[in-house]
Order: sequence, then C-alpha cells, then structure tokens
Amino acid sequence: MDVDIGNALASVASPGVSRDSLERLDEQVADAHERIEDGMANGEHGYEALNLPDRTDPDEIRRAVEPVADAEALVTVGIGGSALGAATITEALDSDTKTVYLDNVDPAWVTAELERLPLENTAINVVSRSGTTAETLANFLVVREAFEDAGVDWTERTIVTTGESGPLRDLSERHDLPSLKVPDGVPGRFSALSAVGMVAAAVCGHDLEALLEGATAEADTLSGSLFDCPAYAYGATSYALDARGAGMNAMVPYAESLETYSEWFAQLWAESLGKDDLGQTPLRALGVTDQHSQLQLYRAGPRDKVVTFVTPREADDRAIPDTEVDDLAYLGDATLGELLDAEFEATEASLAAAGRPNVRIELERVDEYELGGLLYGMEAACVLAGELYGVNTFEQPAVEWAKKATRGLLGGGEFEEADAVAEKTELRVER
Ligand SMILES: O=P(O)(O)OC[C@H]1O[C@](O)(CO)[C@@H](O)[C@@H]1O
Repeated sequence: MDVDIGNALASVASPGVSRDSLERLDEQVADAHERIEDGMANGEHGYEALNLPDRTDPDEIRRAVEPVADAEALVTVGIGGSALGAATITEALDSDTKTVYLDNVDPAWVTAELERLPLENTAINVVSRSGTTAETLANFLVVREAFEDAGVDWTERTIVTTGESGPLRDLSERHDLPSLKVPDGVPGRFSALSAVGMVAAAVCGHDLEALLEGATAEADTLSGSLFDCPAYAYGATSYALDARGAGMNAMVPYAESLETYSEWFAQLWAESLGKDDLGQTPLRALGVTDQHSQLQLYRAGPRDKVVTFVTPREADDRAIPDTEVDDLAYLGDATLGELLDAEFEATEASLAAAGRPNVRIELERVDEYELGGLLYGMEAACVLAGELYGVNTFEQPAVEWAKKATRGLLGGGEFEEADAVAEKTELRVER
C-alpha cells in the first residue's frame, strides 16, 4: 500500500498536522518501532501477529481443507476477528465458491442464510480463538442440526480453527474433525493472515502464498521513520489528527469489493485503540455510494473526523453506452471506471477545498498480493498508533461485562452483571 498524507497537513486542513509536528512525532515513532521490533523478536502477545507472514504455513491449511476442496459453498461460523478477516479476503476476490458468514444470531437471518446453501456440497468452517463465544457455538449447533436434518454428514465437511483448549477444541476432538490452531499470541482482530482468515481463502481457491508475500513486502517497510513506512505514516497521522480533534475516522474504499474490509478495519481500530477514554472512532462508508449520504456531513459538519480513502490504481472496467441525450454525452464518452475515479478525485479534492483532513491509501489493484499488504499494513499502523496512545492494543477487557450478563441471563452461571440488567433505569415513551 502507498499512503498520501498531504491532505492531512495543517497547510490544507483543520484539524491538520504541520510538517514540523510530524518531524517531532517521528522521534516517538522511532521509539515505538524499537518497542514493536522487540515485541516481534520475543514473540510477545500481540506483536507476534506481525510475524505471521513468516509463521503461517499455506500447505498445512491446504491439507486441512483438502477433504472439502471441491465444495460448492462454504459457511463460516465465527464472529469479530474470527470472521471479518476471512470475509474481507473472500468478499474482495472472485471465486466460484459461494460464501456465507454466520456472524450474528438473528434467527430469521440464520435460517434464511442456511436455506441459501446446497448443504450436500457445503463445507463448514468453524472459527473461535477462545472456543467459548456463545454466538459461534450456538450457530455451530444450529448448522450441525441443519446438516443432520438434511441427511448430510457434517463431520465429513467441517474444519475447526480454535485455541489449545475449550469447548470447540473438545468438540473437534470428540468427532475427530480436521482442525487448525489459532497461533499463540495473536489476538483475533490481528489473525486474518493466519489459519483464522485463510481457511476460507483456501476453500475458495485463493492464492495463499500471494497473500503472505504481499504482507511480507509490507513488513519489509517497517522502519524507525513514518516518512519511510506507509503503515506508520498512516498510524502516526491518524493519531496526530485525533490529538487535534479528529476523533472519528471514516474508512471509505472506492471499490465495492472492499466494503467488508471497512468492517474489518472498524473492529481493528475500535477494539485495539478504544480504551482508557482514548481511541479514534471508525466509521464505515463506501465510495461512491456514500457521497450521496455522508459527504454533506464530512464536508460541512463538525471538524471532528478524518476521511480515509482506499483506491485501487487498476480495476476491471465497463463502457458506458452512448446516449441520444445531449446532456449525457459526457457519460457516453466515458467508462464506469473513469466515472468512479473522477468521483473519487473530486470528492477527495472537495474535502481538501473545505479544509477537511483526508488520507489516501493506494493499492495497485484488488488481488491477493495487494490485499495481504493492506491487511498487514493496517495492522502495523494500528500497533504503532497503540504505542503512541500508550494503550494496551491487544486486549479488549470492556467486552467481557456483556458476555457475563448474557450468560447469566441464559442461566449459564451466577453473574452480578446479569442482575444489573434488571436494574435498568426506564423512561419509556410509548406510542
Ligand atoms: O474468536 P473468538 O474467541 O470466538 O472471539 C470472537 C471475537 O470476540 C471478541 O472477543 C470480542 O467479544 C473479539 O475480540 C474476537 O475477535
């Protein structure tokens, strides 16, 4: 990935960061990089994620999916980091394999999703780092039952990726299911470039080596200066803009194939940096679609956000047919790709003209190599930003309260959190 932070400079935008401030911040980046390198060298929790390009074994993943390599469809049962990385990869790349991600427990939706699948020729990819996530385990039990009701042997079609122990590990051993391990020291949201994200990619026939090579190329740019490393330039600039009031970060890819990438980024940024009353709130949008819903706010609303554009330099194209309407002749002479690019450049320039900070991330095209680089680059940007914020990037303690309350409400144990649910303050306004 290439990063252009020109439109985030104080000479263009407010909030903006001056060149001098970036130079000064670069001293902190050098220290942070040293910390990151140490963490990687010692395989420390979290930092270990940045070693994945050297750790992940594509052959091991292909061996595990071999029994279902001819699957017509793939249902992935996982949530958060156990779904979004895989979905980002398979949603961005073409494949004949139909993919469904069960990362919610809305009954009607789960039922409808299962009905869309040719179960007799569908593979099941169950992913949970902890092996205890209620939504994933509940959905897996539902999926298993659906296969049984259809007379299809789910044990022949299931691959499990989970930790060393836990209910899901027990289930996989009890039924002798092919399984892979979530690598130690890698938090879910940083695990796309491990078996967690790549089992689905393998079943869909994507080039695992190219994904890892792209990530390796990005890893090779990690250095002690933001002016030499696109990932650090992005992380440091986002941090600096937040410190100057841009408390929100709107991720706006100009490619439909990258819509799920924005969801992945939202978890990465929110769950990693959102702690100790700090952190930048990620917003998910899509170019050009959200020019017609969000741009008014981005350009004329509060000066409290930065817009991050992601744009591929190359992409498939389609001509816009000629038209008999003179006023539309300018369209007939163009292609959809040219229209998309013009809209991107115009929107980027419109924010700069209004003094609104924005950053451009460029990819050569949307393919395995570039996607591997983007995923790795944004993970490194997040780790760097976490160092600058001084937060523990790799934990997410705030999510546990609701999990305990849920378990208590369902009779899964005594939890004071569940009691607190009943003590809700009410001020109801009823129709
Ligand atoms: O992979 P697991 O353990 O099922 O967790 C799924 C997701 O839930 C979280 O723990 C948040 O609740 C995320 O950090 C994680 O990616």
